[in-house]
This record gives sequence, structure tokens and C-alpha cells, in this order.
Amino acid sequence: MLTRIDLTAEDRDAVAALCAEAAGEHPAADDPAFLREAPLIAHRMPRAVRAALAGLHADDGPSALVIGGLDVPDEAIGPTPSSWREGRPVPPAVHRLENALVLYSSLLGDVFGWATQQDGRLVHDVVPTRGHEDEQLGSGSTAPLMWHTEEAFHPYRADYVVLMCLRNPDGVATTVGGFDPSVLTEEERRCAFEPRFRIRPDKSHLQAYNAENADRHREGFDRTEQMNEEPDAVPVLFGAPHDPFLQIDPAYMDTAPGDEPARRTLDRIGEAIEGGLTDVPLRPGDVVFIDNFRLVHGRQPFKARYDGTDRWLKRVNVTRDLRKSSAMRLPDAVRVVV
Ligand SMILES: NC(=[NH2+])NCCC[C@H](N)C(=O)O
Ligand SMILES: O=C(O)CCC(=O)C(=O)O
Ligand SMILES: [Fe+2]
Repeated sequence: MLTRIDLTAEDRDAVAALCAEAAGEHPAADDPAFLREAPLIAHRMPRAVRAALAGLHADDGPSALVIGGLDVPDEAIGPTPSSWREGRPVPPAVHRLENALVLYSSLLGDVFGWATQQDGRLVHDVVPTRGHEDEQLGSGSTAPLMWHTEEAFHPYRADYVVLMCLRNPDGVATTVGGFDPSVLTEEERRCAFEPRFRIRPDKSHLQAYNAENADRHREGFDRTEQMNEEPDAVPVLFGAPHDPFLQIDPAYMDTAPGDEPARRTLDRIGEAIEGGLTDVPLRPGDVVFIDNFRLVHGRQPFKARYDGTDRWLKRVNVTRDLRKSSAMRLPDAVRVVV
């Protein structure tokens, strides 16, 4: 399910040089000109990096990959922001690391973001935030973050979720899990492929959590409110019957009232996933790539410090085909799905 490679000293220097060069030419990791050029620059990445990401993209091997070994200078990255809003301006050392995240990711597909999440930014900060401790959000802490498909509610969700660790002083684990369809009876399998499930947007996409940006992204918030009030019925499994894709987020999901077989099927899938979860404690400089069609992910609980030394991840969404969401994108920001 998960492979890991670590940069050699030579490869680490080569990656750092590309990131520094790009930082000299482009003002930010989410700058449109840098994003356009990123696949080209990424062709100069070390062979081991390109080979590992090609293996993940091939879709018939491991569904998660960790590339370790980036140098994260703890003093130079500055304090962990107290919320995603506080993550700007980006210190130069963090800019270079964000470049690495984007360059790696552009070997898998197109980096994109959501108008309704973190103000439409393409590179997200995942940090514990005061008041969110018990929430099912990336910014939570004391409550375990229940495993989920990222943006399970959305038809144009990421093919890959990519998390880069800048700081993780307590070694708090990200959890990753897959699903083996052979645990289902024939009847349950059929049910899982039928549109008998409803998945609502997680709170990170709702207006209440984005009040300051609600007007700027009105169209997007109207759409997620609609998806929240009247979610479409969808299957939980799709694609090949023997090797299905998953869309599942139990914390924000239900079945039609009275549909007992669907309830039982969802429970059965949930138990199987729960029993097979793996802990992946990211270390600074690790980047994990998670196939969001095949695997779910979550996070173990922890106690936040709120003193600038907290756990700090950067996140990007990657799609294999940005074109499929063209009907739901902003005219002036081609990589932002509304
Ligand atoms: N079960 C869930 N979908 N929880 C929310 C996931 C984290 C969410 N994407 C965030 O940034 O906060
Ligand atoms: O904090 C983590 O390790 C995972 C958080 C998560 O699920 C997310 O950012 O989507
Ligand atoms: Fe997530």
C-alpha cells in the first residue's frame, strides 16, 4: 500500500538547488507562471523522485508514497502559524519548501485549490487552531480526525492529496487505509455501487468557517451550502467491481432514511477500513502522496501547544485532469474550483 524513499545527500542538494532557482525567478509557489513552468522544471528532479512518482501515477502499484529527506531548517521556517490565515507572508525557507511540494506534485498532475477552502489558496497550511480542538477538521487536535476521502462530497475532488511535514514534535501520525472489496457479500457489493449514500461538505468548506472570504467567493459558498442542504445520492464504491474506487467520509455521511441495507453496507466497509488503518508519523522533510480514489486518510489525536512549535503540514490537492472541472472554475483563477 505504502512505499517510502529517502533522498540521498546528492539528490537532496539537487532538489534544493531547483527550489532555490525557482524561488529566485517566481515570487511564490502558487504563482501562475511558476505553476505553468513547474512540470518542465520537475523534469530535472532526480531520477529516484521521478521514478517513485511515476510508480504512483501508474495506478497498478502502491497507492501511497512517502518521499523523505528534504532539509527543513527549524529556525529558518519561523513559528508555526496559529491558523491558516496567519500563514502569510511566507518566509524564504518556507517558500523554497513549498516549491519542492509543487514540483513533486506536478510530476503527478495539476495542482488546484478550492474557492471555498483557505481563501482559494493552492498551498494550504494544516495547523492546530484554538477553538477547533474537537472539530473534524485539519485544524483540530484533541479529537482524532476520522479517516476520510478528501472532499468526498465533490465530483471534482483531488486524485491525490499531498502533505508535506515542516514540524511534528510529538510524532503525531497521519493515518492511511485502503479497502478490500472481497469482505463484502455480493448483495452488499451491489448496494455499495448504487446511489444510496449522501456525503455533505466538511466544515472547512462552509461559510461559517470562512466568514471573511464569503463575499469574494460567493458562488462557491452558495454551491457548497446547496450541497450541504440537499446532497445528491451517490454510490460509496465506483469504477471496477473487483478493484473499486472509494468515496467515503463517515463523519459527514449518511444513508437514505430507512435504507437498512445501505446502512449495513456502509458499516461493513467502515469496519474493514478501520481494521486496516496504518499509522504514518511524518517527520520534517517528509512528503506523503495519498491516492484519494483508493485510500482514506486521517490523523491521530494530539495536544496542541499554541506556542509556535506546533505540528505544521503544508497541503496541496492534485488532479490528473484539471479540464474535467472546467465548468466549475473561476474565470480569473484557472486552478480554483468553485
Ligand atoms: N472528515 C473530514 N472530511 N474532515 C475534514 C478534513 C479536513 C479538511 N479538509 C480541512 O482542511 O480541515
Ligand atoms: O493532519 C493530518 O495528518 C491529516 C489532515 C487531513 O486530513 C487533511 O489535511 O486533509
Ligand atoms: Fe484530509
